[in-house]
Amino acid sequence: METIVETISDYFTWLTLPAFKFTDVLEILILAFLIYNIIKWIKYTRAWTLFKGLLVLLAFSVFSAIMQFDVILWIIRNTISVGIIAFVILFQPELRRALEELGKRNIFPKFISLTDSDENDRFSDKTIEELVKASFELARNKTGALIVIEKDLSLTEYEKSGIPIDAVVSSQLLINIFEHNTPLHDGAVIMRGDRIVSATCYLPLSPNLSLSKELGTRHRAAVGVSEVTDSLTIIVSEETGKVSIAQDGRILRNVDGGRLKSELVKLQKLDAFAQETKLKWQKVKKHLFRNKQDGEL
Ligand SMILES: Nc1ncnc2c1ncn2[C@@H]1O[C@H](COP(=O)(O)OP(=O)(O)OP(=O)(O)O)[C@@H](O)[C@H]1O
Repeated sequence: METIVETISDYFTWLTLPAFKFTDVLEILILAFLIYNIIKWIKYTRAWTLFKGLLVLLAFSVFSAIMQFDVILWIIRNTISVGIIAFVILFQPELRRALEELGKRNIFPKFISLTDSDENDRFSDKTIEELVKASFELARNKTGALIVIEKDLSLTEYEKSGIPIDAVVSSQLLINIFEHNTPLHDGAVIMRGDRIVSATCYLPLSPNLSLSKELGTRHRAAVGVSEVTDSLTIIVSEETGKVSIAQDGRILRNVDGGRLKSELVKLQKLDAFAQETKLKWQKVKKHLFRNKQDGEL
């Protein structure tokens, strides 16, 4: 009997989980985040085709190992290092862009602001109204437009490529900016909060091969900036007079006023996590400020 109990308890000891530390959880989260972002990056670049090719090669290697094709396995083993160098050379532009994006990310999100504003919105309802009004007015006249709205990731890099404006947004101003044959009509307008910060900005073109061939550079630029930032871009087509939205590397074509408004309302609200963090941050600031004042007395 004792031996049976011993055997069972031995079995369960073997089954017990190894000690699980907080750093392990953190490591798993970091790895999950990295793998998710790498797959997301691969999906929207030329690397997707290569990735599929690599999967085929991997399946073939496993098959060769099972069948013990020694010569084929030897060739695969000896070409892996050359393959890695070839990958770096072939995908140098994509890798460079990915690293640039990594370096550009804000350490502190926008909602951890240094102001004491209690508002939980990125911009006002009036701004939404003005944006919808301007977009459909421009669409009616078939005037091409590109309006990028900043979220948490900074658009400063793109803003710098244009002409500074720094004006409160209004439909009249937007319509005027995109008017044909005027100095500011080419390129994109960048918006931060309730203000237009810059016009004639140059945006990165999307390398996504699965985008419809009907879409020209205006639409491709809108998708491009949405792949590398969390912004939302409104596109008005000069050719068709249709309004589209680009966000998270995707384009939503031919939206109506209601849809555009609902997407802008979604963007307007800071999410629950951001609101909570902002609230906590304000409490910390108040506490620090009180301590400082107490120290001065
Ligand atoms: N990289 C870019 N960044 C910002 N704006 C751009 C960029 N590329 C093109 N544009 C804008 O798009 C205009 C050209 O649009 P084009 O006709 O090539 O694209 P489209 O997607 O077919 O748009 P549309 O439907 O309005 O014709 C340019 O005059 C410029 O204003």
